[in-house]
Order: sequence, then structure tokens, then C-alpha cells
Amino acid sequence: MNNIEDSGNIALLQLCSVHPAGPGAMGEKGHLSRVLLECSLSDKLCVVREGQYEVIIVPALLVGGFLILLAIILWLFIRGQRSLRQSSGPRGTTSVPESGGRNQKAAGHGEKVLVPLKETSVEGFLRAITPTLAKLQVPREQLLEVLEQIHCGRCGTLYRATMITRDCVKPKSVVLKALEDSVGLQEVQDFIGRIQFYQYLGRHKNLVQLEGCCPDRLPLYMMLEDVVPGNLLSFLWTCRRDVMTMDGLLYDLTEKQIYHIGKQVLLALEFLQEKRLSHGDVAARNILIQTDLTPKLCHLGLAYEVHAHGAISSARSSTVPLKWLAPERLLLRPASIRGDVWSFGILLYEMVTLGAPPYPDVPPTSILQYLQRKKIMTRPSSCTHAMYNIMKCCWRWSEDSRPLPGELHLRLEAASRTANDKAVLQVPELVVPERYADVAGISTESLSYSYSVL
Ligand SMILES: Nc1ncnc2c1ncn2[C@@H]1O[C@H](COP(=O)(O)OP(=O)(O)OP(=O)(O)O)[C@@H](O)[C@H]1O
Repeated sequence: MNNIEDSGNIALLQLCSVHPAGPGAMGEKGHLSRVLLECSLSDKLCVVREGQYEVIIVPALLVGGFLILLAIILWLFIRGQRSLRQSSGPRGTTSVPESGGRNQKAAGHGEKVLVPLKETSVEGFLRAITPTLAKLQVPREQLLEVLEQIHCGRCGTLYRATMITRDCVKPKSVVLKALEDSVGLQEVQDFIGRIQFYQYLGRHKNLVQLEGCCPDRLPLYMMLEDVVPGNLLSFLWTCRRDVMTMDGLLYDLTEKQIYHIGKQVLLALEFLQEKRLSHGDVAARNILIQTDLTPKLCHLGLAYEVHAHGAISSARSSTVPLKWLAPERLLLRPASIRGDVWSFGILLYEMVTLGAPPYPDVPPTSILQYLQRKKIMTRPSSCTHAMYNIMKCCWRWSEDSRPLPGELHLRLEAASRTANDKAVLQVPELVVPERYADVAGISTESLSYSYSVL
């Protein structure tokens, strides 16, 4: 027997061999086991017997281990089943993949968009999605008449239409984007995703604004604010003509006004940058202008793709005219805000030349080789050195050495202080749209809206 005293917690242990050969034999075998025979809380005496119980303990350990393993497997299985039930939601619903991932907020107010799990029909999808767009929904009866078709886009046709608003007595003009009847579930989800994207972006005075939508059934409509006179490229071309005013707008442009427009475009880009987005196709044709010369970025389809899918699809990317693209985009690298800064430099060129096609002497397909030779456009005669210096910093080959929209805004601000606000920019030659399209590397159809002003 051994007495063990342990700082006030005294325990008496009795070591007792039950092996017939005695303790010595046990020591030789080295298989001694200690078994607690008696130990009560009130007692400070514990009796332990050493014995050779391998025959009982080893199988017991094996059985115990097996049971624990079984319990773990069972627990994992139950947990898996439970999480499966949770992700399909109540009454068998699941998240819409197009607005999932980091764009969950696209559903508005950070809610998850749920559609029935088994629902693969357009009707079922629209039934499930419409309540999430309640704040934007406009009764169809409020749409009065379609005035004209203005554009046939990849994701719907654009019309000018009139609409009654809740607070307006007089019908107001809106641009209606319509997704017609004969489309599949994917197109419908994409159209709804775009509506949610506008909702996610929120309001910015230099981004075209969503005013409402009709998402309950086909045809689907989204109503955008009607920006008049609209397309900046058309405006620039009209400035070449002998038109003084039209609809209250002075078709004259000074260097100072170019800075004014440019700075606001940069505010829109800064806004997108804050949301970790980029525009992807900054160009005069994708900017709308108001009579007070407030520009609004439109053509947000590429930004939507970045938001919804993390990148611009190669199919969509190939539609962006090459002459506006930064070298890294021409080399098929992802779009970024600094790529937009490159395109912004081209936009300045477009404005100061009143809508001339960039790189007039370079075929669109040779643009990458041209830039790889470290060449950039020369200074147009109508462009001051100050403005050309800004263009040059936008056209730095290395993305990282280009300024961000905020820094560029400061440069434009400084340059505009000494800019000429008297001399009206003039270009004597009128634009021939087919020739323009050819030199710019743009399809004539995509310019159809600009013809109307010529
Ligand atoms: N809100 C608007 N007000 C006036 N004109 C507009 C408006 N929206 C679009 N437009 C005209 O329609 C043209 C095409 O617009 P936009 O590129 O945004 O449509 P889209 O091809 O459907 O683009 P995306 O798929 O990127 O949204 C514009 O260049 C402009 O001339």
C-alpha cells in the first residue's frame, strides 16, 4: 500500500496485484493496469488495484471508439440535412443565382431574393420576385403612350414614352426599356437583375436614374429618366453645325465647359469605384447630356455584369469598340477603374474635337500594335497643352501610374480655373456617320440614334 498526500487533497491508494505470479511478474510483462475500485467523495481513501485487464479493456476501447465514430458520422449527416433544409428556405425556395454572391444587396435593402426551388417558369419567377420590387413597381395603366423607338439594345428595346406619376398632374416623358414577350427565363432573370442593380446603385446625379418598373408579367418594363437632349456624341456633332440653340440648349462648347462635363463624369466614376465597380465603356456615345450640360453615364450593362458575375463576359467584352480600350483590356485583362480613366482620356479627345473618331489614321484592329510601340494620339489643334497633359496621364501604359478618378478630378478642377470660357470650339467638317463608324470601329447600327440629329 502507498500513501499519497497531495496539498490538502489527500488520497490513499492501494496498489494491489491480482496476478497470480505476484507484482514482480506484472512488472516484467509491463502490462500493469490500475483500476479504481472504490472512491467516494466523502472518503479521502481511494483503493486502486493493479491488474492485467487488457482482455477486457482493449475490446472495450475498440467498441467505445467505434461508437464515438458512429456518433460523429451520424451528427455530420444530420447537420448536412439540416443546412440543406435551411438553404432551400421555407416552402422550398432558393436564392436566385444571378443576384447572389456579393450582390445580395441588389435585391434591395440587403434582402435575399427567393424563388421557388422547383419553379423554372417565367411566371413563377416573376410571381416570386415582384414583391421584392414593390417600392419601384408602377401600375401599367400609368404608362400612357409610346412616342418613338430610340434604341434596340442587347437586353431590351428603348422607347420614349409618357407616364403619369403619383405626384405629377402632367404626364412626364420617360425612357422605357422593354423586354418583350417571347423570351426565356434567363433573359427575364437578367432583366430583373438589371433593375435590382439600379436599385443597388441608388441615386447619383451623374448616373442615369431608374424611375420605376413593371416586373409582374411580360412584357417587362423599366422606366428611366428621360435625359434631354440626350446622347453626348450627337450633341458634339450638332455643335459642328451652324445651330445656335435648340430646345433651349446652346449648341456651343468652350474649353471650360469641357472641364465642367469631364469633372462630373469623374464624379460618376468615383461613385462606381466606391462600390468596387467600373463602367467598362466610357465614351461620348454612352453619356447623356442635359440642357444645363449635366452629363449622366448610361450603358451600365457592363458594370452590371461585373456586379452580378464578378467580370464582364467575353461575349459582351468583344462588343466594346477597341479604340476606347486601355492596353490591358486589349490584352484581355479584366476591366478596372483605371481602364475607365484611359477611356476618359479618349472622351476628352472626343469632346475637344466635337466628336471626331479617335486615332483617325489607325485601323481599329491595329490599335494594340500602335500602343505597344508606345505611341499615343497627338494633340488636336483645338486642344490646349494643359488639357493634352491631362489626356497623356490618362494614357499611361501602366495601369498603376494612371490617376484615379478623384485625383483626375483635382487636375481638371485646377486646369478649368484658367480655361477659356469665351472661344467656342469649331470644326468645319460635318460628320458622315458611315465614315465615322468605319474609322471608329463601331457598327453603324449602334450609331443609329445619332443619325437623327444630322
Ligand atoms: N435615359 C435616357 N434618356 C435619353 N436617351 C437615352 C436614355 N437611355 C438611353 N438613351 C439612348 O439610348 C442609347 C442606348 O442606351 P444604353 O447604351 O444605355 O442602352 P443599352 O444598349 O440597353 O445598354 P446596356 O445594356 O448597357 O444597359 C443611348 O446612347 C442614348 O442615346
